[in-house]
Amino acid sequence: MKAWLAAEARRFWGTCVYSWRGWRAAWASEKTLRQWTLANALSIAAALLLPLSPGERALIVALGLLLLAAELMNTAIETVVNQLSPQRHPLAAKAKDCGSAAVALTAIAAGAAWVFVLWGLWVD
Ligand SMILES: Nc1ncnc2c1ncn2[C@@H]1O[C@H](COP(=O)(O)OP(=O)(O)OP(=O)(O)O)[C@@H](O)[C@H]1O
Repeated sequence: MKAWLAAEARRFWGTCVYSWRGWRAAWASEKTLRQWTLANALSIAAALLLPLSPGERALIVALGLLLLAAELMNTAIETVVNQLSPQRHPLAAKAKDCGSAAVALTAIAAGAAWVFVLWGLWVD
């Protein structure tokens, strides 16, 4: 049991290290990730300053973090495509375009949440 716990703790630590390494690599190469992170920081600050309910704040924060996760997955897709298909190919275009669409949809979801939350503040 003790050995199993130690192995699980090591595995979890490894996951944390790899994730932090991935974040730093994407941060260094992807301007879009840096821009979304700034937008997210402003969004979270606004959500904390405005008189929102805990549920509304949770929605804004969660969708903002999901947007960063979508951007990281898009970066992962772009990186693999660039490695496997440096020459132009319709399948490479499809993979990259789908990654972009995923980021765009998540951004629309976060924007829509803000519109409804602000609308709720306005009519109150
Ligand atoms: N190898 C390829 N084969 C075919 N089309 C490609 C290829 N690489 C890129 N494209 C097309 O160009 C678009 C932009 O690709 P690119 O790699 O420049 O992404 P990007 O503009 O850097 O994206 P982001 O701003 O999210 O980092 C893709 O969505 C795709 O339509």
